[in-house]
Amino acid sequence: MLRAIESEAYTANAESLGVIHHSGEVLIHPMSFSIARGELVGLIGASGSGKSVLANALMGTVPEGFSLCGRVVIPKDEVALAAQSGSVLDPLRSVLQLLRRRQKDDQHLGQCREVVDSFGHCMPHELSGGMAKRVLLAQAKVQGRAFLLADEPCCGLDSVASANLYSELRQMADKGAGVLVISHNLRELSEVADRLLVMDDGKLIESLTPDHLKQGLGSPQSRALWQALPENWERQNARVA
Ligand SMILES: Nc1ncnc2c1ncn2[C@@H]1O[C@H](COP(=O)(O)OP(=O)(O)OP(=O)(O)O)[C@@H](O)[C@H]1O
Repeated sequence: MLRAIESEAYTANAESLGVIHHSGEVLIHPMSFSIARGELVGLIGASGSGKSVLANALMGTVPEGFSLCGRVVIPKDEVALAAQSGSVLDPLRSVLQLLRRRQKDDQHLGQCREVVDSFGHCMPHELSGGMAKRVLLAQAKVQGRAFLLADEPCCGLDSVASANLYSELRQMADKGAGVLVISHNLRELSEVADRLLVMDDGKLIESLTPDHLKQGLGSPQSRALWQALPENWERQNARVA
């Protein structure tokens, strides 16, 4: 159940949140965690570990036939989702029209001036994958909400665009938003995140800092994700040689 609270709150809480089928199949095992305003939290895990199902559950939606258990407690109307795929953009509206429909006010639209100036006139089908990613984030950003959920915001971007986007997410957190980022890009995520939530097979394994991850102090699942980065293989191979 999604419950919105009226008073201004400084954390979004998932309380025993799970996604379960009546047949007993479990996509998300009940889990609890919080995200504070001003904090950038990375959600990581191998493919198929349940990150996107969890992100959708946080927004109150589950795959057909499944039920949500537990609850999400967030400040009222204070969460925006930057979806994974540009296919959710309304194909009949230009980028500027899409942003105007969502904007909280002109000041928030002004924070996305670069996107507006570069391709505000474009229709969604004219956007490259990377441009669509920037529009998806801008669409979430102009809403001026306290919490942002970004599902693979950098997937398909070149390294410069990706670094810029991570820095934009960091700035949003520094200005007081609570940001949850789902990403496979562990190297860049670990440079900007305050904390990482690690999922495996639909379970929340642990919450740890990027420094602990880099020092190999996490669970075997976390260590496996870190060691799978190419630069970490090279170090291992160098040691073996
Ligand atoms: N609509 C659905 N119906 C049934 N099972 C689903 C549905 N969507 C996802 N799943 C299953 O839920 C599990 C988690 O999928 P999910 O897409 O959340 O993984 P993920 O961690 O986001 O993976 P990736 O990193 O590859 O995007 C997978 O086993 C997937 O097959």
